[in-house]
Order: sequence, then C-alpha cells, then structure tokens
Amino acid sequence: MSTTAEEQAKLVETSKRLAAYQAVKDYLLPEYTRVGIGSGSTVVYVVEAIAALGPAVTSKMAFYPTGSQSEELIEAAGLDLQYISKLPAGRQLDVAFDGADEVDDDLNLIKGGGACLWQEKIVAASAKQFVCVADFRKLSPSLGTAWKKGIPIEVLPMAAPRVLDELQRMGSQNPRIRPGLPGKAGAIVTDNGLWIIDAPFAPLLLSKGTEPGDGNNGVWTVDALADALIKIPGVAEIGLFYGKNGLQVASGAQKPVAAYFGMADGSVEVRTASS
Ligand SMILES: O=C[C@H](O)[C@H](O)[C@H](O)COP(=O)(O)O
Repeated sequence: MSTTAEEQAKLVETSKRLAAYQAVKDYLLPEYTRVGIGSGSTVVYVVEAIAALGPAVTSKMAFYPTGSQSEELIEAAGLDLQYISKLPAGRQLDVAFDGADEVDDDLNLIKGGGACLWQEKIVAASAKQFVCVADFRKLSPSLGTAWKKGIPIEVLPMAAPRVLDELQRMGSQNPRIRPGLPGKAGAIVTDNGLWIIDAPFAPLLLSKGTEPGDGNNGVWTVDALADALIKIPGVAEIGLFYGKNGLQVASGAQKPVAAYFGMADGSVEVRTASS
C-alpha cells in the first residue's frame, strides 16, 4: 500500500517521538544532575520527554546545549540552562542525547545536516554516556548510503576554496559550500560563525575488520577518512562521529553507547555498542 507524503511525514515524526521517549526512559536516571541536549528535530522530542517527567525529577538537573536551537528548547521547557564552558575541569555530563543524519552498523554517525556539529561533538565527548536518537530512515549499513548530501564539514570561511580543492583530491564528488536558507544571501553561518561544506564520498567501509581504505581507489574506511579530513588546514570540525565508543574510553567518545530508532511499525530498535 502506498503512503502519501503527508502520511510518511507523520510516520517519521511518530518514530522520532517513540525513539526519544524510550531513550529518555532508559538512560535518564533520576539521580543524574548534568544532561547534554543535542540539536535537530528529533531532540525536540527528547526535551519533551524530559519535561514530561516533571520538576520532581528535572529540578535537580542542569541541561547543557549544543547550540542556539537546543538553548531555546531547554529554556522553553523551563529546564535549567547551563553551559559546557562552565563545566569544571575533570567533571563530565552524566548523559547526552542527540540526533543523527545517518548511523552505520558500528554506530559511527554522520551529523551536521542542520549545521550543528562542532558543539555537538564537544558535548557528546564530555558525557559519560552519549545516546543517539533517530528514526528508521537513519539506519544504514555504511555511511553515505542513505545520507547522500555529503559529510558536513565546518570550515573557516577564508579557507573554504582550499578545503574544496583538497576534498576533490581526496575523491569527494562535487563538494559544495552550503548555501544559506531562503532569505539569507550567501553561505549558511554556523553558531560558531563558520561555514559548512558538504562533501559527498562513496559509501564508507566500516573500520572494524576491514583493510584500511585510504582513498586510493576512491574508497575510504570511516576512521581513515575522518583522520584525513580533520587534518586539512581550515577545517574546524567534521560531521563524522567515529573512533572508540563510550564503553571503551572513560571520556572523549564521539560514538554513542546506544542508538534508538523509531521504526515504521511502531517499535523501537535499540543498537548498543558491543565493546
Ligand atoms: O546539524 C544538526 C544535527 O547534527 C542533528 O542532530 C542532525 O542533523 C539530525 O537532525 P534531525 O533529528 O532533525 O534529523
């Protein structure tokens, strides 16, 4: 049976909400005091689920945003807004929730479709547990399969032409500076005053159990590509969240310990980091 665009959009929203409520139920423990809140349309339901717990649970918690959108979400929900810049050295967030544009079988992520990625990575890496929340469209065997717009890369504007050259040399097909939204002339400007380049690559190989793909034949493993991208002068941060997960390192993990997917049949699929 075919679904209309309107029905599909409704299904997607329902899936996001289901995943968000389940993730909050499983990972937001009442004794927690510091919680990271990511960006995007799925995180809206995370904040909704948290606020629904009521002040008896949330009043002892502080919430740390990943940009201007999540700042507004936290404030609008009447939750205590704090900043990661004020988190004392040596302290971590108990948990951070965030969305993703694509999630592969090793829980590597593409993020930044909404032009937020740098602050998101800092908040995720500051949390003891990073939990990803998404809908069924984001599940993918390898990055670049479902999300075709390219890997979002946050760049210093003056370096953008050189970065584009380098991306092409690395095999990216038609990397582009992301334009501003309708009504904004010129490039999109991030919360950090920088630009975004979207760099499409051929689907990325999982790093685990694979020969290192170094881009020589146009094919990269996630880790090799990420390590190469972050070294390009002018690149501030990349929208690949990769490397070790939160089970393997005490802090600094970019990959989630668990990813929640709202499915089209109304179930929630949970994928957890193995080790
Ligand atoms: O730049 C935006 C962030 O990385 C989002 O978390 C990501 O794009 C997923 O957003 P959404 O939940 O709207 O699909």
